[in-house]
Amino acid sequence: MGILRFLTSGESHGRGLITVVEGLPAGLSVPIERLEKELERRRRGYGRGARMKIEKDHLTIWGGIWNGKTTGAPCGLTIENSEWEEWRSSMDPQSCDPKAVKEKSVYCPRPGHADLPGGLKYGHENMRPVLERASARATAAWTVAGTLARLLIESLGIEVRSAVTSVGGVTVKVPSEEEEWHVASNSPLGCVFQTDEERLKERIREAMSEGDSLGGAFVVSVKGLPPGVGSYVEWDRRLDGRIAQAMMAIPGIKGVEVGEGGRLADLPGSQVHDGIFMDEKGRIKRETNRAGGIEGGMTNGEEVLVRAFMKPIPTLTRPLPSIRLDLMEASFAHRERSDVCAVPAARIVAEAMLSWVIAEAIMEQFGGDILEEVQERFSSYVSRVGRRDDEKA
Ligand SMILES: Cc1cc2nc3c(=O)[nH]c(=O)nc-3n(C[C@H](O)[C@H](O)[C@H](O)COP(=O)(O)O)c2cc1C
Ligand SMILES: C=C(O[C@@H]1CC(C(=O)O)=C[C@@H](OP(=O)(O)O)[C@H]1O)C(=O)O
Repeated sequence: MGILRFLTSGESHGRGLITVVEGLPAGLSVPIERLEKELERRRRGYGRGARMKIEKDHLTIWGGIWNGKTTGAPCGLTIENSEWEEWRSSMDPQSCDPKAVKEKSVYCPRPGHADLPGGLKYGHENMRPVLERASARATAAWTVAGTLARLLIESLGIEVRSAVTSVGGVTVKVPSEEEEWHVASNSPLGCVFQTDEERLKERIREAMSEGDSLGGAFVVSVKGLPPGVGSYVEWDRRLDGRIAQAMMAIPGIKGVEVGEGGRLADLPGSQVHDGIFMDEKGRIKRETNRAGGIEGGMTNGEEVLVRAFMKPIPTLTRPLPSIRLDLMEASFAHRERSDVCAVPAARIVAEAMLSWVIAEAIMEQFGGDILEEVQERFSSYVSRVGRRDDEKA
């Protein structure tokens, strides 16, 4: 268990979501507009369903932040679900209307979602309570926690960004220049070029018209980390392992790679490992960054590059075969309002989760109760081991 921790509560169509973050140092500026901006980025993206047009993600801070800064106490925040009044009769925590519960019941599990294993595990023949909590709605609460972590690491000069690399088999160019990353970060689909956006939109429209759904892939980058964040000394302190866990936790993510990842398996070592040399000023440099900024469970000072692969959305408007659990007879999977593709949204959740893991590792290594203490310890470490970005300045 790290020094930083967060828990969330809430259902997709309940009153709302709760996030509690504990372990942030006192004195960190938390502009609520920044949290709202990240929630807005997560809502966007072509292929999202009707819910995201209705949802406002109304955010309230309940504790731990005073006059725009953290106090050291746990930060408690809520996000109201905009449609609560419409769902109240079937989702009230104390007393629901039986007719409304029946109308919203789910008896035919969707292949690919949590419905069937969750229903069997918790004994829900009507799987409504399973999908309410298994829903990626919870990732709005994760985004709040991850954005608080991001504010902390940004105060240390660390930047996180992401870009979509494919949707439904259509691949797009990965940013190489600073300016390209900027464009991708601000684009609703996560692409650098408008033409690529149009190609992705076309692919999503095609899937939509066929009653189908799509997955895809994205890359997340972290810049500004010195070498040696994370550790090789125990299995659970290895940074790549912790990153993979956080990425895989995002609903629908089925694979994670660091750097060139799986492609390295087919090449000889001479074409894989990033040569070490000294520049004219005697500074340690790497020729390439195939390792994606991590060696031996630690950052190596290069840009951290993580790729994640998302399976297609399980709810299809042309549903797959399933069974009716209450009658035990053949049927088709439950259909309800759904996204067709959520890859551009998932990459924003991934930015937040990657920020979380980096902040956790940093707090373990340089932690303190006051932001200035953390900053001092971090910068004294950076002055010992160096940081690529500082060397460039
Ligand atoms: C941002 C986001 C939005 C999603 N929207 C939907 C959706 O509208 N409908 C759906 O069936 N699945 C949606 N999913 C995917 C499911 O939540 C996911 O496939 C399911 O939880 C099972 O995934 P797992 O097997 O990886 O746990 C979404 C995922 C993310 C990250
Ligand atoms: C609510 C969000 O995503 C939801 C994730 C989701 C799922 O099954 O994972 C199903 C859909 O929920 P609904 O049935 O209410 O439209 C998505 O909209 C969100 O991202 O905020």
